[in-house]
Amino acid sequence: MAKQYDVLFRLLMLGDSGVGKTCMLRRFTENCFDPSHISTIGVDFKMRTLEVDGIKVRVQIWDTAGQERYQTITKQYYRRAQGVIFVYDITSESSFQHIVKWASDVDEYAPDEVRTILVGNKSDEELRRQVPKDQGSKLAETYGMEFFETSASTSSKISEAFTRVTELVLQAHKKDVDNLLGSLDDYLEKAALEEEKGSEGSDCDTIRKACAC
Ligand SMILES: Nc1nc2c(ncn2[C@@H]2O[C@H](COP(=O)(O)OP(=O)(O)OP(=O)(O)O)[C@@H](O)[C@H]2O)c(=O)[nH]1
Repeated sequence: MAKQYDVLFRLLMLGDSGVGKTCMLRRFTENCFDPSHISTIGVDFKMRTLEVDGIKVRVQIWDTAGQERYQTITKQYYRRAQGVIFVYDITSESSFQHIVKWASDVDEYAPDEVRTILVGNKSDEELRRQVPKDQGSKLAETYGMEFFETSASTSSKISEAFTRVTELVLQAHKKDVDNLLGSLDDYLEKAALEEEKGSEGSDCDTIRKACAC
């Protein structure tokens, strides 16, 4: 049976309540958009497999609740994240200002090698914009992150943002992945040899049986 994926990475989405984390995730994994806002309770996740540099990467994307009261629960997920997507809403100045707080939490609780990107969501809402695009890219630059403006509603740049963070995580873990794929190839080669030996064995058995009679 063909391998369904080569590696599995965990990504975490962080940002204030209502910035559109769930909608972005649903757009990316199910290509749908629901305009209603049902606040995430604690955490939820969805999966998708991407092919990056010929490697099948399965991403498990954790969608966290932005509401303060769930922070104790959501912080428990930081430790196992390999990539983080910080999200603010371009129509909400406060959600942008809070990115500093989300980033300091990641500093404190996530592994040092975690890869991060910054996303300003709701780019379709130009008339209601409160955060100029260059402010977003400046903040991203300060943190050494790449920056995207997305819209879960129109689908603009959604795939690019998720794919890019996956690529960054893959680059960060390239050595481990190469070793893993190397040993997987060795394993498959050995298994194929064993299978060949196995079929030789059954021929021998047939001959032996033939000799016995
Ligand atoms: N115009 C527009 N609205 C959006 C977009 N993305 C999300 N929304 C709306 O914003 C609201 C909140 O979206 P959610 O995805 O539920 O927000 P969230 O960040 O997951 O919120 P919590 O689960 O409470 O943390 C919903 O009413 C969405 O329809 C977008 O790209 N454009």
